[in-house]
Amino acid sequence: MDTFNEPYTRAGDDISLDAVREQVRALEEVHKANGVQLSGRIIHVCHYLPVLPTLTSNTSPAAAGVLSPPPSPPTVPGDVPASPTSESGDEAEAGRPQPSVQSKRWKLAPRYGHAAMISGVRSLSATHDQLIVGWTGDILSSLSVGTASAEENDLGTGEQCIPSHLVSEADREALEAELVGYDEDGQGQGIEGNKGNIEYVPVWLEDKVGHGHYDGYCKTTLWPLFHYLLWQDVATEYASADAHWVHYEQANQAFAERIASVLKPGDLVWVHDYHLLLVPKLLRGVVGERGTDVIIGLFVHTPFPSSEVFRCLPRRKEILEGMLGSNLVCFQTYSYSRHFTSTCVRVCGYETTSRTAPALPSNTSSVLSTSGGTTSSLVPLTLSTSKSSSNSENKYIGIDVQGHVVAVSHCPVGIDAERVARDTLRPGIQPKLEALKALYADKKIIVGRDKLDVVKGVLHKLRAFEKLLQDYPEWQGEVVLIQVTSPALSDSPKLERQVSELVSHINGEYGSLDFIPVHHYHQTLKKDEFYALLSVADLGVITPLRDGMNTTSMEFVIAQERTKRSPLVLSEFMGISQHMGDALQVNPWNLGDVAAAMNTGLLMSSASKAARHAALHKVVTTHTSHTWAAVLVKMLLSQINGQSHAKGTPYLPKESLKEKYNKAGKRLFLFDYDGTLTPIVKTPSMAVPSLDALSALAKLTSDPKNIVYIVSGRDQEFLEMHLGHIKHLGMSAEHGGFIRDPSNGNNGAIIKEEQWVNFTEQLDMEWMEEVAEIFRYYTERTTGSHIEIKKSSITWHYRASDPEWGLFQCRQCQDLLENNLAHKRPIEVLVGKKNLEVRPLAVNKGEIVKRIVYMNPDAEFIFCAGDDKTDEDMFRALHVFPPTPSGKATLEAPLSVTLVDKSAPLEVQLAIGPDAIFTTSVGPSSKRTLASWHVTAPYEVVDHMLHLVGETSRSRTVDGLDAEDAPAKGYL
Ligand SMILES: O=P(O)(O)OC[C@H]1O[C@H](O[C@H]2O[C@H](CO)[C@@H](O)[C@H](O)[C@H]2O)[C@H](O)[C@@H](O)[C@@H]1O
Repeated sequence: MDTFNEPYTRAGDDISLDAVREQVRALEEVHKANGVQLSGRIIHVCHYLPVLPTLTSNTSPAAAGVLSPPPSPPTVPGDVPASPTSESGDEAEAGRPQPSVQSKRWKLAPRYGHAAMISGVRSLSATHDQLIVGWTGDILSSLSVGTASAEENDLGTGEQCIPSHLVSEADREALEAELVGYDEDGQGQGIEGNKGNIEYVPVWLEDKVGHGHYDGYCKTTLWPLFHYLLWQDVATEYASADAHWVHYEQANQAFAERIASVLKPGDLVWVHDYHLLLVPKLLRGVVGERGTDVIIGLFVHTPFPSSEVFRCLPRRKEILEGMLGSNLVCFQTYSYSRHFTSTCVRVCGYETTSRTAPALPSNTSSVLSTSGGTTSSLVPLTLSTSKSSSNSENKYIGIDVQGHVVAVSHCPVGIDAERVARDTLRPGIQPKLEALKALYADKKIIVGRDKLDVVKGVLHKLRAFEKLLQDYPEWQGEVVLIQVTSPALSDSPKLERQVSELVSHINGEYGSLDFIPVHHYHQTLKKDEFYALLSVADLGVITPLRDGMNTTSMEFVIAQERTKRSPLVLSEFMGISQHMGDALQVNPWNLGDVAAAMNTGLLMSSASKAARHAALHKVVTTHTSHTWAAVLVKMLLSQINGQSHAKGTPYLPKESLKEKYNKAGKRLFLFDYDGTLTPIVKTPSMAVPSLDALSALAKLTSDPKNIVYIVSGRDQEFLEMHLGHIKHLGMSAEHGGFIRDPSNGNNGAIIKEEQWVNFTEQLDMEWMEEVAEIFRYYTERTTGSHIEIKKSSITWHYRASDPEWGLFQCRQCQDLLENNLAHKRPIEVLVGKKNLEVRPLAVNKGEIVKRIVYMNPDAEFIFCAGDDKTDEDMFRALHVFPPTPSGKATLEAPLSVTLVDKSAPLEVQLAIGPDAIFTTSVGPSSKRTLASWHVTAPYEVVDHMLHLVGETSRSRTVDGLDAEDAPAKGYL
C-alpha cells in the first residue's frame, strides 16, 4: 500500500485535531518571529458559494443589509436533503432552499453538496477568520422578471432562474452586504469557543461563462479525463475537448480578480478543486502586477490521472502552468500526487526537487513526532516523522518551475464524523429503518448508493450482483440489493436506460411474483432515509470505477456503529480505499471478484465484522474533515520559507533602470547567455541570439561609457561564432575559465584565440578524462543524452531523454561524481538546466564578476542578469560591497587578478552605490534568488537593454515564444 500521511492511517496513531492545531500555532509563531506577515485569515476559493441566494420582492435593495434574527435550524424529520450528495470532488448538487435566514432583499439558504469540504473549512473558524469565495450559481428569483426564457426556467417552486445580467448592481451590492452577516447554520456567527468569523464573497459570472465553465469544460472535458474516460466514450456530441476552454479561462480569471479584490497582506489562500485550476497562476499574476505576493494552496478533490491520460488534454500545459502558480498542490492520495509530479516532468519538462520545511521551536517537536512506520517517499505531512529525526530532515518534494518550487503533497479529506454521528440519531430515522426491516424481513440486505454517473460503476455493480446469484445460487431468494442512484447534474439518459434494463433483466431472471432481488430507486434521498438505508444494510457495496475520495463509505461506517457493524465492499479505485484496509477491497471490473467479496461479506462472522468495523470506525473518526482542514493550513504554513514568499522578487523597473543608467558616467553590463539572452532550446547548437539581442548588444557596446560582458558556461568557440562580430564586447567562457576583455577587442575582426586569458592553464586537468568516462557510461544508458566537451569543462546533457529516466540518471551520475571524484579532484559538479557540468573548482562566474568590477572601479551603474544556479555566483559577488563610513564600498583584489599581477592594489574603492546595482534573475518572482529584481523571460532582458538605448524590440517571435509553438521551432 502506498504510504499515506502518517497521522491518520496507522493503527495506534492518535494525532488529534488539537495536536494539529498546536502545530499550526507553533508554525505561525515561528513565521512571525521571522518577520513574516500573517493576517490570521484564510481565504477558501470554492466553485460554488455554500450559500444559495434567492432574489425576493421583499423590499428595495437600498434597505438591504439588515438581517432579521435567524430562525432555529430545521428539526422536522425528513425535510433536509441528505448531506451525502457530499462526495468530495463530485459535482455540487444545488439543494432546494431550506428554512432560511430572511433578509430584506435576498433569501439566503445553505447550498448542499461538498459537505465534507465545507464542514472542514467552517471548522477552521475555531482558530482563524475565514472568507469563502464562490460562484453564486444560477440566480433564483421569486420575482417575475418577464424574460422570454422565464417559462422555460420556471423551477416549479414559484421561483425561476433569471439571467445574471438582469441582477442589478444595487442587488449585487445588497447580496454582498447581506452575506457579511450570514450564518449558515443559523446558530450565530462562530460556534461556541470559535475565534474567527466566516464571511462569504460571491463571484458573479455571466450565464454563458458560468455554464460554459461548469457544464461545459468542467463536466465534459476535465471530469471524464480525470476519471480515466476519454471523451469519445462519453461526450461524442461535443465537437472537441477544447470546446468550452474560453469559458473555463474567463471564469477562472473572474475568480482571480475577485479574490485579489478582497486579499489582505498575510492571507493564506486555499483554492479548491478542478473547476479552478488556473486560479493560482492568474491570482499570482493579478497580485504580482501590484508588486505583492501571496501564499496559495490548491487542493484537488478529484483523482489526478496518470500522465499518459492527462497528456491527451489539448490544454494540458495551460492547466499545469495554472496549477503550478501555487505554493503547494495537494491531492487526496499519494498516487494522485505522484501522477501530477510525473505529468509536470513529462509534459512541461520541469524537474522534481526536494525542499526543507521550516524548523519549529524545540518544545513543539515532541507533539509533532509520530512513531515508526514508513514515510512517504514524497511528502511527509508531519513535520517530524520519527522521534529521532530533527526538524531539518523535513523534506518536501516539489516541482522546480524555473526556480519557483511548488510543493506537492497529499492529505485525504475526511467527513465531519461528529456531525454524522449526531445525524444518525435523528428521531425520523428509526421508523424508516423499521419499515425497511419489515419490508425485507428474513433477507440479507445489500445497500448501494451512488450518483448516476458512468464513473460510479453502477452497471458493473449490478452485473456483479447477478454474478453473485449465479456463482452462489444459495443466495437466490435470500438477498436483496437496494441500489439508490441520485441524479447527477449532467443527466445521462443512456446510462439511466441501461441501468433500468439491467435491473429488469436481473429481476426477470432471479425474481418471482413475490420476490424482487434488485430494488432500484433513482432519486435524491432525504437525510433520514439515507441514514436508515445505510443503517439497515447487512453489507455496503460501493464500487466506483474511479472516485476521488468517496464520503458515503465513511458515512456508512458511522451509521453502522449503532446497528449491525456490517462490512463494506469497496472499489480499490477510490481515494479512500488506501485508508480502509479493513474493508473488502475489489477491482470493480472483475465481476467474479466482486461477487466473491459480496459472498464473503454476507457470510462474515460477528467477531470478524466487529473487528473490521472497529478499525474502520477509528480511521473515519480520527481522520475527519476538521483534521483535514487543519492539516491543510499546517502544510501551507510550512511552505512559507521565511525568506521572500510574502514578498517575491520585484519586477525590474524599466524607468529607474534607465534613470540610473542616464546618470552614470561609466556603466557595467554582465549578461549570462543561455536562458538569459536567448531562450533555452532543445539542442545547444540551436540557441542562437535573436536579432533584437544582437542589436541591443551592438547598441550598448557602441557607447564608450558602457563596458559589456557575456559571462557564460559556453566555450569560446560558440561565443565567438555567434557574438564575436560585435565590437567591444567582452566575453567570459566556461563559467569563468576564460576571459576576453573588451579593450582587447579588435573592432569586429575575427578574434584570435591568443586574445583570451586562460585561468585554467596552470590547473590540474587530468580529471577531464575521468569525468568523460563516467559521462560516457551514462550516455550509453540514457537514450537521447550527449556530452559536450569544452576546453576546461565538460557537460552531460539529457534534455532529449525521457524526462524521468534522464533526471534519475543525472542524480545517479551526480552522486557518483560527488562521492567518488569530487573529494580527490579539484572540481565542482554543477547541476544545470537538464545538464550536469563539471568545471575546475578554482573558477566560477562570481570570481570573474569581481575581477571585472575590480578592473572598473569607476563604474556607477551595473546591470547583471542570469537565470540559473551558476549565475547566483555573480549576484553573490555583487552583494559583498560593505559600505564604508563614507558611503562607498571597497573591493579586495580577486585571485584572478593577483595571480597574474602581483603589483595590483590590495583593494579598490568603488564609485557605485548599492541602488545602482541591478542584479536580475530571469524566472518567476517567487524563484529563490540572490538577485534584487526579476524578469520572467529572456526577451524581457533584451527589452530592458533596448529601452536603455532608446529602442523597442522588433519581434518577440524569437525570444518571446508561445509555449505551444516552441517545440516545432526547436524551442521548449
Ligand atoms: O552560462 P550559460 O550561458 O547559461 O550556459 C550554461 C550552459 O548552457 C548550455 O546548455 C543549456 O542550454 C541549451 C540551449 O538552450 C540547452 O539545450 C541545454 O539543455 C541547457 O543545459 C550549454 O550547452 C552549456 O555548455 C552551458 O554551460
